[in-house]
Amino acid sequence: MPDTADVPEAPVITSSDPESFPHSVLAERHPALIRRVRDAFPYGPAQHRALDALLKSATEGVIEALDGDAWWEAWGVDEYAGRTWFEVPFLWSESYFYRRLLHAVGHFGSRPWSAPWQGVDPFRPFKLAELAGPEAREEISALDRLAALPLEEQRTALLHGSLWGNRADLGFRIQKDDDEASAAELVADDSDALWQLLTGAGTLVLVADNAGRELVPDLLLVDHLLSHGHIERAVLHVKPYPYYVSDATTADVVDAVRHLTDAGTDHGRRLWSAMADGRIDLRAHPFSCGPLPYADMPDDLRAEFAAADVTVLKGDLNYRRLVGDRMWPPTTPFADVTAYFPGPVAALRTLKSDVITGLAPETEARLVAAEGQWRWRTSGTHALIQVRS
Ligand SMILES: O=P(O)(O)OC[C@@]1(O)O[C@H](CO)[C@@H](O)[C@@H]1O
Repeated sequence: MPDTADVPEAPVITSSDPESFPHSVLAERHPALIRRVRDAFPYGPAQHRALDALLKSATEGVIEALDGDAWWEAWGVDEYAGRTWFEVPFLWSESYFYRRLLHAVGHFGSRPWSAPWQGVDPFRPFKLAELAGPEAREEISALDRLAALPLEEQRTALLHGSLWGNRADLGFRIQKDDDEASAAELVADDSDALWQLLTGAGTLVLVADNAGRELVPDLLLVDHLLSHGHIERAVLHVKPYPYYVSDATTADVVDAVRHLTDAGTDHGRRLWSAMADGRIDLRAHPFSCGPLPYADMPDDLRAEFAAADVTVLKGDLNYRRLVGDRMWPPTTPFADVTAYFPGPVAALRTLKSDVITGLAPETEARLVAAEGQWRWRTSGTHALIQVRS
């Protein structure tokens, strides 16, 4: 089992409480996702049977070993085998669900001649529909208005575009009726500290989250930082395989850059050449699809983050992995729970799960008075920018 000895103590979140958000993800979101993936492709009988088996296992069954997967063996699958999905850490069981879903649809097929679905992204139709949608078109047409603003306003708008782009998470929207959450409030805002780190920096590591309407503003922010001399180079971490519905893979980066070039924007052309000359470098580390907190990251990934002037982690899942998926008292200092991280680190996240740290006592009190203990944590209507320099 991975070593988490350095992480301060707070209860690890599981899905065992039927009233909890994690329970609803396993009991409602995952079955709904299986239905949507099943309906999105003309899969054959073997895949339908595998999806039926996955649905049964995920809701009524137990964790099973993943034969021959060395990564998952290192990540604890044999230790958890035989336990229900609801009693192991929520972070772990969710990740395991995506690994099993991809296996069920043949994404990892081992023999090329019998593996026609190998490499097919089961979430691609949803991702493409989002990029083709009216909101994505409007966002492109807003770029001209953006260019007319003073530089400081441009960079703030781009930072907020990247931050709130995180609401465009397809997994989250499976459980929400309204496509766009309405209210929007920052519960912590360390953006001054972030701009200090991003001024005259050499390397920015950006750990991306979702494709489409989150990745496009992420890339626009990187383009701005490169074009205006804030940074010399960006290393963009994406997922090595489809994950958490809309998480960005290399194919999604290509689609996002093409989306910008096809629209005839200078941003698209600049991003394309920055990739060609190495100012934007892609990474797809296996640990990015791992079920563990970053405190357990392997040495090569640790070295990569240590070499950066600042690492920015996008989104809710990366936040859970950064601070540990635990029931922290909300005023626990962000600097304490990220002290292990090798180098300056920032989180840009809309709140879509129970985990929260780094709140001022008065902010927590106000949120609890208005919405109780839980709603504001998962509704996607609040966001944060937190920095540990
Ligand atoms: O990382 P993201 O895309 O911002 O959010 C991922 C998410 O939708 O999935 C998890 C629950 O399934 C939560 O962490 C969050 O709600």
